[in-house]
Amino acid sequence: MASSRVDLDGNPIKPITICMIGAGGFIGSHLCEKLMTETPHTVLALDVYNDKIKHLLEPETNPWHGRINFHRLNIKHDSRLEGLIKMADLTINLAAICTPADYNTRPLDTIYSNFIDALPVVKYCSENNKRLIHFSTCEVYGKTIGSFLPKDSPLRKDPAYYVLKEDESPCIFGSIEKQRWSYACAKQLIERLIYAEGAENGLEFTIVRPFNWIGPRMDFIPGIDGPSEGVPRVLACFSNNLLRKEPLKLVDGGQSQRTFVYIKDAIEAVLLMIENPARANGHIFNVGNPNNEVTVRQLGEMMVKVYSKVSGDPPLENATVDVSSKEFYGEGYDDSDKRIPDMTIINRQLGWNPKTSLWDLLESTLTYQHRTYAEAIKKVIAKPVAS
Ligand SMILES: NC(=O)c1ccc[n+]([C@@H]2O[C@H](COP(=O)([O-])OP(=O)(O)OC[C@H]3O[C@@H](n4cnc5c(N)ncnc54)[C@H](O)[C@@H]3O)[C@@H](O)[C@H]2O)c1
Ligand SMILES: O=C(O)[C@H]1O[C@H](OP(=O)(O)OP(=O)(O)OC[C@H]2O[C@@H](n3ccc(=O)[nH]c3=O)[C@H](O)[C@@H]2O)[C@H](O)[C@@H](O)[C@@H]1O
Repeated sequence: MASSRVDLDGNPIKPITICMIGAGGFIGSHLCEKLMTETPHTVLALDVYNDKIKHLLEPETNPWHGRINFHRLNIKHDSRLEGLIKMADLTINLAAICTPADYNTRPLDTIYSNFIDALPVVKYCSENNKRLIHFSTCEVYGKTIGSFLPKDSPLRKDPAYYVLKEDESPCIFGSIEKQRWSYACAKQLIERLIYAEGAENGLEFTIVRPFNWIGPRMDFIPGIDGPSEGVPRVLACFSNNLLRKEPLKLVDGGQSQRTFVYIKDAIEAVLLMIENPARANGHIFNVGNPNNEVTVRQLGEMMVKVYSKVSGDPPLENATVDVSSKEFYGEGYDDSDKRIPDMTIINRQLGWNPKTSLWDLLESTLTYQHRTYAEAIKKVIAKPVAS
């Protein structure tokens, strides 16, 4: 890789070693791809699974062979973790249970995964003076202030009541029995612990708050490369419905709003954080695309149109159906009403802006889904149900 690459201040970029925890996941797999194909850096890829990065680990003829080493380990209880963090210049922690269907049904696992299990990672980085980039979530903002105003209040249109800003916005969650918020609250507390390690012990940290990053290899298709009864995040849920020619299920009518950013745009932001430590250390960054806001219903309707174009199949007559959150997720579900990221800090520090429109990112993602799963789904549907 050309060693003439320079950072945002014109300084040459030196090759580093990165300990990436959760490297086998959706974001991790795209980040490993970027690091292998466009940079000279070395990755120690830690995860329980490696299906999504197998193409990077084999064959040995890969030009980057030797720069990525997979270590199969569960950070909950593995004595190798500290040694791997000490071997690296930078640790990136992506490990988490991060599918909402788990938050209210597996709250203990969710809290342990997003807070308790991250504690040794922060401790080892701080004690060994290693830089940490930790993945939190936009969900730490919870609900907008505007969502508590009367439905017809004009203030709901005032950005001060809904734009989410890292250094100003509060974290607003539902009540304790709304166990959906176990995840966001665990993420909030690990953010506060990291921030305190920075303030008290000088830990060099960057916290990332992704706003619905989507793209190929996100989660799984139930009954194909994940459990049949599994409930992944919305992109995979809707993809599964489209692949199976079923109506898309709109939870509580799909009125919640989201902004979606293409994984490839988001990975550019992460690479800027990795290679510009002076501009990234000590900061919390929103990474999202405020121009891509839709309700979940609008997302579904757009995905139906895009998939029809990609697959050549006409859309269903009744392409969507409303379901209650109780029926879909069970007791204790609650939701974020709206997620618009303020982009001031990431613009100022890293000069990053997302590029890809929602239609375009859905076109490339659903092309991947159709190419990857359509045949397998046909076989499953054709197979007579076991009597
Ligand atoms: N994808 C998004 O849009 C999004 C949005 C907000 C926050 N995040 C955060 O980004 C991070 C990565 O998300 P993702 O979408 O890639 O999720 P993912 O589930 O695809 O990846 C997480 C990976 O971590 C691994 N992991 C979990 N627990 C582990 C453990 N104890 N030991 C070793 N490995 C473990 C899993 O095997 C998985 O490969 C998570 O912390 C998530 O909370 C993601
Ligand atoms: O991706 C993110 O930025 C963060 O938000 C996600 O939370 P959420 O956006 O609620 O996750 P989804 O499961 O993708 O649900 C999005 C919306 O679609 C709705 N939905 C989901 C699935 C479905 O089949 N139908 C449906 O209407 C959900 O109720 C929710 O309103 C997850 O918590 C994490 O990935 C991450 O922290």
